[in-house]
Amino acid sequence: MPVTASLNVPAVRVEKLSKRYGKTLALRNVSIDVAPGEMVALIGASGSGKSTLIRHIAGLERGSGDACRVTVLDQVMQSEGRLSRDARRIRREIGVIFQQFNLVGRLSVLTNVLVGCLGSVPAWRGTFGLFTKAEQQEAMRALARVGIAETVRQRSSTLSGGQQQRAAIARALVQGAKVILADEPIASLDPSSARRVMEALGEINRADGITVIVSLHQVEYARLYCPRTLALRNGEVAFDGPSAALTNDFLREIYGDASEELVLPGAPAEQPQPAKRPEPAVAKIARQLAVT
Ligand SMILES: Nc1ncnc2c1ncn2[C@@H]1O[C@H](COP(=O)(O)OP(=O)(O)OP(=O)(O)O)[C@@H](O)[C@H]1O
Repeated sequence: MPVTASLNVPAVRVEKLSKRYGKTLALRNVSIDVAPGEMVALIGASGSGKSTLIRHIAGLERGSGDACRVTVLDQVMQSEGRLSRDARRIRREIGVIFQQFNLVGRLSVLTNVLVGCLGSVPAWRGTFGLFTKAEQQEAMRALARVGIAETVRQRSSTLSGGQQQRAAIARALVQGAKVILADEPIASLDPSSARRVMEALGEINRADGITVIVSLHQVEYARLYCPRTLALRNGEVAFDGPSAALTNDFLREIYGDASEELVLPGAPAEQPQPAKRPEPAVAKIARQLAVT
């Protein structure tokens, strides 16, 4: 079901956000609006503040300074350096995907995806891992959507890096996330796994209207998958506009020598294809698990 939200209200609004770690000013007066249903790339050289910005939007850290405010889905996540009392509830609507360590390796893929339900099921059911057939079917549908239905019974530690990221996306789907924050989800993946992860993010963005903010090291992926790019430099927004406008020359202008870090010479040139809908695989696995 596509996310319905007023287009006038940003899905994510960051106002005058600064963050200081000791002597390092990691974010400097950052203000951005991301509309519902946008897929936005966050790029920048190492240390430019991408992860810090994502952690602040997710309410995992508090900004420095009196004027800052972060609003997610029209709810104040933090303001003036204080987290909202509702932060935990707001986080339930945000799926966060990190570069690594998204899954509990000793648990099955299905259980890891079902963890997405924990915010919406009674605590005792979550504690004992008692999920309903409907919840299990939803988890399997989510796994099928991201193209890894066949891994449902595997231990998560046996998945490849790209499969783990796609399982984390499936978990965000089951969670019912309206905003996904993905912090360098493809940083340690080979190009074809990276493409599959970006395609999975793109598919749920297009089909469900989920707002996606994805930090990326390489601008090629931003150009291929994200209509809009925010480029950070030394904690400041150096560019905010169409990804297509980010030519290599322009990147050099913004970042100087550091731009080489952002340009991947052998990156894919083709346009992303809409993900296939492997429904038959879901049906097969549902049958095997006898939950239909
Ligand atoms: N917890 C922390 N304590 C101290 N300094 C920090 C902390 N987190 C981030 N920083 C500093 O803040 C700056 C921005 O870091 P951040 O991780 O946000 O950059 P990034 O753009 O995500 O980098 P990368 O691409 O290498 O992950 C860096 O100088 C970093 O060293």
